[in-house]
Amino acid sequence: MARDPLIGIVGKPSAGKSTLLNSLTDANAAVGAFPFCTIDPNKATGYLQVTCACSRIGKESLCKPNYGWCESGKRHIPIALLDVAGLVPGAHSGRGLGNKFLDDLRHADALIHVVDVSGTTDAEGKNTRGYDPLYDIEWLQDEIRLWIEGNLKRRWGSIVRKHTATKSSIVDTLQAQFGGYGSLPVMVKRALDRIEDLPPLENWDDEWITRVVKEFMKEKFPMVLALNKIDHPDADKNVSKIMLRYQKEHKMVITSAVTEVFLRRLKKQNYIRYEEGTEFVDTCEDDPDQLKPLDENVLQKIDKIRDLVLYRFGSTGVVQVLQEATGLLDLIPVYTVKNIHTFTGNDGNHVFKDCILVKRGSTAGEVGRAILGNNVTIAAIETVGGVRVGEDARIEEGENDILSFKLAPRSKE
Ligand SMILES: Nc1nc2c(ncn2[C@@H]2O[C@H](COP(=O)(O)OP(=O)(O)OP(=O)(O)O)[C@@H](O)[C@H]2O)c(=O)[nH]1
Repeated sequence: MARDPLIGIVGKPSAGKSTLLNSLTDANAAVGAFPFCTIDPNKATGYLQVTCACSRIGKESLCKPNYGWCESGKRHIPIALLDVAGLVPGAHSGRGLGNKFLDDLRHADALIHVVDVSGTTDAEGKNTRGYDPLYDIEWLQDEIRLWIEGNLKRRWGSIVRKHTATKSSIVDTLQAQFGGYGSLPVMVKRALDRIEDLPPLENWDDEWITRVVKEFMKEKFPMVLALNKIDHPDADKNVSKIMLRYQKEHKMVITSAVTEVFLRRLKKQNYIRYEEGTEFVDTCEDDPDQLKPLDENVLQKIDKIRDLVLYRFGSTGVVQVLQEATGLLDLIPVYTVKNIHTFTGNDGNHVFKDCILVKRGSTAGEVGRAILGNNVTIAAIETVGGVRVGEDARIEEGENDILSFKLAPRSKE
């Protein structure tokens, strides 16, 4: 993943994708109750919440990120999100706006599948009652699989001929096919390594192809389920069913995207004090000096939200769902500073202005080259206390994730 990570938000129409996206961003994706309300894939910046390095050294008040923000030691790091709308059963064969959306999907590194657990919308997003959302999890995965399989099978004859003629490894042959999805050889290898007794590629039948594609999907499109609309009275029984069936296969987070949008809006207007990702909401009743008064209806709505969502589940879940999705990508924050003793940047006043997300296992040298490019010579790398870090040293959270790069002077030509 040399480029910035991208998290795709998928799900059937009206599951709540745009609402979730709105709750994670400040972008105003069109939110509507109608299928295909979102016609164009909607890219936006979400903010991943992490405990910032400033809180380790008690400098929360001086922390001023160049991108995103930091509040009381909770840093919000920008991360790209993609609203992939309009997936319906049969999308792989062009139903709905199928192929277009599946093509958009190929850019995503991980997926958040928004599942409507209220049971009030059918597989196509139309209003109904008592719908079983277990089916949505199955068909959506099948659509992605059938799309990849279709692309593979269309060329299978020539793939096999070339594979045998060139005596390529299976990894190389599959990587040549899966490269268009942004796959890396290591992903293909990990997928293949999980399959026991894999025959030579020229002997694969449809069943083997399906098994391979299923394992590849786990690598390329790892998925977290956002069990959305938990504020709805019918949600509980559906959530239990899904958890029972899928808890071994998928990470899951219970969410109420609409609640998060509502709370963030009130917070912005200074009606409430609300810490995103928590159950804590203060109103004018708690702090009449600081918070604007709210009318009785809204106060009652907030009480209902506390009972139905916040106190029952601990939060609206949206902060956590992005954390889980990023967790699937195994990303960790690295802080780069000019001065390793004061943690300041060029302006000398604020700490930890720069922070990037890197793949766990990255080395200090790789981080340096990702930030500074290949045209500079890194003379030395230091971490907290001025301790030297080797270019080959793996970045470990809390140990050497605060780095300062000293560059060798450019030689005059
Ligand atoms: N009760 C409840 N309703 C929600 C929640 N999240 C979204 N909704 C509602 O569900 C409807 C559809 O939401 P959208 O966000 O437009 O759904 P979408 O998945 O983006 O739909 P398309 O754009 O058609 O793909 C809207 O009326 C939302 O207000 C939730 O957490 N709880």
